Amino acid sequence: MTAALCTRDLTKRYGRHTALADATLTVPAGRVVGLVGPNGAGKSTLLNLVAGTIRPTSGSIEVLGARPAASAAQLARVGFVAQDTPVYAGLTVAEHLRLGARLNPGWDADLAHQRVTQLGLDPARRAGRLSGGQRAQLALVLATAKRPEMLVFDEPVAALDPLARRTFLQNLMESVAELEATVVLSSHLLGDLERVCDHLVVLAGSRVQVAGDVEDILAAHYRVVGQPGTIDRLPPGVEVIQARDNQRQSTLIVRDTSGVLPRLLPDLLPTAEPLALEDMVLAYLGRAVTAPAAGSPGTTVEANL
Ligand SMILES: Nc1ncnc2c1ncn2[C@@H]1O[C@H](COP(=O)(O)OP(=O)(O)OP(=O)(O)O)[C@@H](O)[C@H]1O
Repeated sequence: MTAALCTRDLTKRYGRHTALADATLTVPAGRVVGLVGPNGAGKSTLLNLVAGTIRPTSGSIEVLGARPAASAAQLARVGFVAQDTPVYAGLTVAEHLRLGARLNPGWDADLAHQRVTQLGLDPARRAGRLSGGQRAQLALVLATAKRPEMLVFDEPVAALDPLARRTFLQNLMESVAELEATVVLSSHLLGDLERVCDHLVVLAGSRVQVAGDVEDILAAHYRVVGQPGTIDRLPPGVEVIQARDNQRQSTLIVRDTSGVLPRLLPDLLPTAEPLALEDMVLAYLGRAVTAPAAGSPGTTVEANL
């Protein structure tokens, strides 16, 4: 398996504040990765480390087998659209394309023009006069026309209405298919991520809570409903992510990576329901609220996505 992104104990501190702690991740090439977590979880920090705009305090990171931003060639392999879809307000759409061509050795002018035409963007219009959705689309065109092997987006759809979001994500998926690139995108909108992502990283309190292919993650999690005290019957190796108890029953969301639950407690499984991705993510975020955030003992993180 070729890893597009590989981090080991990746940590970024700003003074005494830890923005990202001990992140160890392996993302296979070709995945569309959704990065979720509440405000301040460390998502932008991780994406900026991937793009090479900031350096780690400790730990290691390899993107496409090399140190991020290690050379001009490495920079050309990664397309990064930072938060708030940065484009130059005073430049026209056509001027953006000319700038892209000048700055990127692998620039695909045909692809850029084809996308701009498809999107109905007026080449003579200044970026400052485009709508939020059109600016996001222009940023996507610029990032894809350099034909990168990895595309990194920091909350690309945050400011878009539902229709613009859907159009943007459709275009993103078309670009991904065309480039056969790995994509990493952060969002608070789980429904959007669920639609386009096949790999998930959940960050909260500066730490990776869970990461992996969506299918594998879902296969390892169960919602178990049993009698009060069920939690005490769980075998070692089954981790409780969320527990809700009342006098009549106990509802648990558990992680069972070794598959012992169906074997050791088959009676629990008739009541085990398939878990929706959103419920699983919220369970992890709820757990992070009660656990101390990295580098700041006793503090809590917000759980609202
Ligand atoms: N340049 C910086 N200097 C100091 N602290 C920073 C800096 N950049 C980020 N932080 C802090 O690091 C933590 C993680 O920030 P980050 O921007 O990575 O979070 P995020 O998950 O992207 O949040 P949001 O969803 O609000 O964009 C926050 O507590 C933030 O205040």
